[in-house]
Amino acid sequence: MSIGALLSATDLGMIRGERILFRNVSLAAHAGDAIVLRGANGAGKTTLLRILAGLTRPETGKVDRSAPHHWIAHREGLKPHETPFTHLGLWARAWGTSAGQIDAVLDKMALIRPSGVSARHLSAGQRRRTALGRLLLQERPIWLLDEPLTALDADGRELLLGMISEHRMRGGAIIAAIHGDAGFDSTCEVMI
Ligand SMILES: Nc1ncnc2c1ncn2[C@@H]1O[C@H](COP(=O)(O)OP(=O)(O)OP(=O)(O)O)[C@@H](O)[C@H]1O
Repeated sequence: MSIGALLSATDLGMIRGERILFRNVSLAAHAGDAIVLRGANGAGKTTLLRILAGLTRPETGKVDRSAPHHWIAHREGLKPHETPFTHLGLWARAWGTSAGQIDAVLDKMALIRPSGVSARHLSAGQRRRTALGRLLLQERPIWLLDEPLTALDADGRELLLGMISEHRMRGGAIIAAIHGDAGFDSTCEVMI
């Protein structure tokens, strides 16, 4: 474990099918850090993030986390019948977040108007905003984000970049897979 790191990964390697996706990947995220994962489609960024989140076991290496994390996948994880209100409400109950906080998050994410619309009828950006709202339901120092800017309009992008900036200033860290312009200063970029 890298000294003082919120998350550190050492010598990670992964095989999918008959292909070595990556090997000898090491990184450490400290308070205030933003690590950007880069690589072509299919290179293994999502797989690496899932390993960092503890959802997938690596072939080699290990991950140490010294603080709780949020995981926001590329697919938002909303069931077709879920609404922004019920989705965030479910997570709020699971995490012991006060019910009042749900409205505050819906407001912040500009989701008050569609708060009762089922996911199958939400726009892609509204689904993304709903998933990102989970970040605000409970303070967790490590944010693992898979292409978080996808589907966001200009306001949504500004909103998320502001959330990331505030999170880093509070001593949090993010590790994000991003195609194109990240929109924030990264501490380092890891090519997969
Ligand atoms: N559970 C799995 N079983 C078999 N192969 C998998 C599995 N998960 C991912 N893969 C394969 O591993 C490779 C890397 O996938 P991954 O989703 O990590 O790439 P990525 O870098 O995130 O791509 P993109 O930029 O397109 O999102 C792909 O070829 C994918 O098909």
